[in-house]
Amino acid sequence: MMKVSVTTTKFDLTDAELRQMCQLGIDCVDFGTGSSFPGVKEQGFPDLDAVLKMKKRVRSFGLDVNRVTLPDLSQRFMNSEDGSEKELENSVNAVKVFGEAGIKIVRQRFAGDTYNYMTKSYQARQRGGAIGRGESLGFQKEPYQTPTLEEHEKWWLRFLDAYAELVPTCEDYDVNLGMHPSDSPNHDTPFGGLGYRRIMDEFPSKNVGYIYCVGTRAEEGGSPLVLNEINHYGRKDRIFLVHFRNVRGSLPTAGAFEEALLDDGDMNMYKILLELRKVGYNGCLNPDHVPMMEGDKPDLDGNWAHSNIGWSYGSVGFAYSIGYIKALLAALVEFEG
Ligand SMILES: O=C(O)C(=O)C[C@H](O)[C@H](O)CO
Repeated sequence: MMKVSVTTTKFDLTDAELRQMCQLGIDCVDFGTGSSFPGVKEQGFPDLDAVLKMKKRVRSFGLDVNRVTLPDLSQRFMNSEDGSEKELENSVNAVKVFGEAGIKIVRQRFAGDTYNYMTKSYQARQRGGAIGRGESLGFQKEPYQTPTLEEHEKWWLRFLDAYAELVPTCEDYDVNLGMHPSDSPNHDTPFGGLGYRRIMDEFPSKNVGYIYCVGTRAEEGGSPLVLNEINHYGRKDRIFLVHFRNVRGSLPTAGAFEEALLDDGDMNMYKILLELRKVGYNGCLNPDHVPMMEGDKPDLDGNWAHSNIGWSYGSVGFAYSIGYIKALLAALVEFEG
């Protein structure tokens, strides 16, 4: 059975926050920020005792820990600068810690996997004045340069170096390594349509797969692409987590996209759910990047301007999305009979 998770960008969740998650019917928590774990700043990787304590606490509220994030691999690492191998060592140690804590999904971030300068960010005003993140190719007038093929290949080799260490450790510790697509999926981004699929070619391990973000992939190709990719990755059992969100437009069709509420974008989210069911997906559905509604105190991040990224206490938009997904899941059970 599919479940509902939400992303938090911080480690220390208050009792009130965990209670509200439980009240909303959330099943699991996804920890989206690698540097938020105790131990990362001090020793470079998370402290096992702190992770175990946190997991116990989360479980005491009827929730579970679904996905966590490894310490970031910085531009220094991608440039192979002196001393930067330590960063990869820290990530490998982090996999071991999370594996020992019984956490099953980890995600490694790589500096330079998005080219956010290619689009102009704007506040998309939607129904009743709700605000979604908008990104436009046409309104971006600032000159920029994207990497050359040679630079891209150098970057990719560094990604391979990192995965070559991380994958066997994940296999040993029975942990799945999920990649999120480049958001936005601009041309030539490492984890746009082509690079995203290439990960599986390079690392055929069953422990290597995807944090499949329906919204990000729709930004590249709308419903048809999303349905095809879910079918492809899902049949191969490589979807570990789904970011379940809607968008309007796409970069190739409209030259722009806007994040939207689940019932208010181009995709019929029930069709997406049916495709996930068809391929036997039984992980979490996580509604991140929910448009900002009246009264919301959004969780903002400069890399994705105007996007309400993670769950926050009292967020109307998130409560709406969670209820919407739970209703879709109830309808799915009826549909199955
Ligand atoms: O959840 C992840 O791993 C992401 O990379 C998501 C990003 O933080 C961000 O929300 C972009 O979609």
